[in-house]
Amino acid sequence: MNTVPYFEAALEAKGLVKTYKRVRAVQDVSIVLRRGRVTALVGESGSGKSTVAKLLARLVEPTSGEILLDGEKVRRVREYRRKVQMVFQDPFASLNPVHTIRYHLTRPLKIHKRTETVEELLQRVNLPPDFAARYPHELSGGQRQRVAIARALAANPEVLLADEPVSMLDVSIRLGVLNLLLDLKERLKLAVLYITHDIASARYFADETFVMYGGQIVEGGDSESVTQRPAHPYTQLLIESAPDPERSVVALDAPLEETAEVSTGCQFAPRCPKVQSRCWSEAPPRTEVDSCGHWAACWLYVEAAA
Ligand SMILES: Nc1ncnc2c1ncn2[C@@H]1O[C@H](COP(=O)(O)OP(=O)(O)OP(=O)(O)O)[C@@H](O)[C@H]1O
Repeated sequence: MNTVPYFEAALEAKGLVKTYKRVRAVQDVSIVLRRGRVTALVGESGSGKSTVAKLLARLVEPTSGEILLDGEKVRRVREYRRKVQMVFQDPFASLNPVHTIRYHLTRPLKIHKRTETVEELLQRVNLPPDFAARYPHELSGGQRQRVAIARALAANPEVLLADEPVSMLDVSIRLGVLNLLLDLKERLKLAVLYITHDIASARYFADETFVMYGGQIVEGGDSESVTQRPAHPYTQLLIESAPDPERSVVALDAPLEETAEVSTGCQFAPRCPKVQSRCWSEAPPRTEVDSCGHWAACWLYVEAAA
């Protein structure tokens, strides 16, 4: 019997900062991933989503801040890497063309001393057992992404970091892969981070949604509230432009790099239709916008909450 409480925190990041020379890719990001929950991190290109995933995967070291796995600081990186697995955007680049699917899945099973068979792993991601003998070029994009997910599962992880896992797949098969991730979340009680630029998919797929802009998380809460009653002016713009994913909110104005220089205050101030004078100088605190834990980092709500 699985005794893991349903929403137990698996991975917790506190005040993560990552600076590359002059670019502050991630500024003060705090996020909790819970077992049996999907958490979406939504934002446009350059907002810092992938850097957060790489920090959480410990592929890059934070400039400051800390990461706790099962409530503890990371001591043994090897054990951490087993428990926290990543699925990347490009299923064509993530598999080696000269090796069979069996080879790709046998290696992690051996490394992590698992008794599961390759066929059982394939079954978990709804692929037939005879796929083990195939080569990556014989598989569709969706099938390759399922193999990539099976490879992550081979480590028996607690956390799955999925960076735009369906954005390179044909629209018609995206839902199937997202439903597979939902099924794994339920059955294996995985904590899933779902990184996407598509806020509409977050409503369907994620329990909680966090919205990122300019390296900061500007809004968070349960997905239904965040997507149906967005509070932050940036989230509101993101949702207005959502029916047309090609239409970027930030592209309407200047490129992101120009506004990444707002050293204090709200990163969104240069583009915000509701900007106030203090937005330029003081970073807005996280403020609850309803009684269910939905919050926004925006001065509009600070007085209302006081
Ligand atoms: N290795 C690096 N060196 C220098 N700058 C970097 C590096 N990695 C990321 N950045 C910068 O950090 C910022 C955030 O990048 P990141 O890739 O995390 O954004 P993103 O939201 O995931 O975008 P995308 O969806 O395009 O991947 C960008 O301005 C990017 O140019």
